[in-house]
Amino acid sequence: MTTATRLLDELCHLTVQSLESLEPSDHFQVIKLLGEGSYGKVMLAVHKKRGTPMALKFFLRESTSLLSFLREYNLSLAFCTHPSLTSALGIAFSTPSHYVFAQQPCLYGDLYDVIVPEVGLEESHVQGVASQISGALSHLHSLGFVHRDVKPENIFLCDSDCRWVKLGDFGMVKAAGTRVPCVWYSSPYCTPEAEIARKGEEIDLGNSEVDDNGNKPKGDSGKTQRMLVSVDPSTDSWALGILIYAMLMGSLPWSETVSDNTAYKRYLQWSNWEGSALQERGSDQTEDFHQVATQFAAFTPLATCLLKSLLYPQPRLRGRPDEVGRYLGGTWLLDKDVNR
Ligand SMILES: Nc1ncnc2c1ncn2[C@@H]1O[C@H](COP(=O)(O)OP(=O)(O)OP(=O)(O)O)[C@@H](O)[C@H]1O
Repeated sequence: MTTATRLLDELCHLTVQSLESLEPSDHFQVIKLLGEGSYGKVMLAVHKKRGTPMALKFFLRESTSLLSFLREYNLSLAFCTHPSLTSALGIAFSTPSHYVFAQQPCLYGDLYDVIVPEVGLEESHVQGVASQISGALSHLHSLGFVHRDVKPENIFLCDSDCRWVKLGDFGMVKAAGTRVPCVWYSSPYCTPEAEIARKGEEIDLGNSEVDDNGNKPKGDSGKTQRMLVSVDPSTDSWALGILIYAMLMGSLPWSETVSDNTAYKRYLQWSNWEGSALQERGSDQTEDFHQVATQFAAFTPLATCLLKSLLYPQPRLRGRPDEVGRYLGGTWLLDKDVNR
């Protein structure tokens, strides 16, 4: 346990003593809905006395444990001091139906909405976002935390031109080394090691009603007890690599990070990791190892090197977010039209 994770626990114990019950309309004027998540909704509001704009995050009490609410609030308040992390504003309270805390508002939506399908974002914006999000992740990692949910939907825009972004949604954040149930869904943002753990765990073993935070599991029936895996910062490196790919191309390099996915297999073969990586996955495919992975053909050697580092199949050899800085400034995309 790092000093930061011990402090986070202590802050949760302290906050629980002072969490007031409030009627939001007595103190805040709600302006509009900013977004909805699986645990509740986020409203743009103004503090009635001070006029301060804020994002009020409402967590449904019936599906959110007090502990997971307090962790997300205190993490955002005390540790998200990097300019590209959404900070809390020191206001937390409960209502009969919700736990609520206030965050700095980001008023221009999220990155998912501005990545044009099959086109992506302008390269200078991609490098700007990559730089900011790698800084935000390095900050969290230096404190011993792992975000575990880096994706365009969780990157909020602070201007209309995508020049200043903030990583948000700290509901999945955990201390490095914590044992947590493996993911229950498949996505390119999931690491190969997470997919292996998930696939190995498709047998119904019993009945788990809550996850390690005390929340009801999102997106599954709650009937499957999932394999425990150790939280590692390399998870965020992988997701950052997929994010950079998505911003450059407006698409994803593969649909699932599993060796029976043709696009992912082609990537493994091209990258010369086929021996160890395919062996790890129990594949006996050996043909055509060195054919260039077509989904990477649009990148310069600089971008290819960055993506191969962040998307290294073995977690212990994967690049770190703070290495992204070395790749900034040079060109990342060859002429798109020539390469598609
Ligand atoms: N600080 C903020 N400023 C502006 N909008 C925000 C802010 N925080 C969240 N939102 C909006 O609310 C939506 C839901 O928020 P968030 O992702 O934190 O909720 P969640 O329940 O954790 O979501 P998920 O379903 O990913 O678990 C976001 O997609 C975003 O549109």
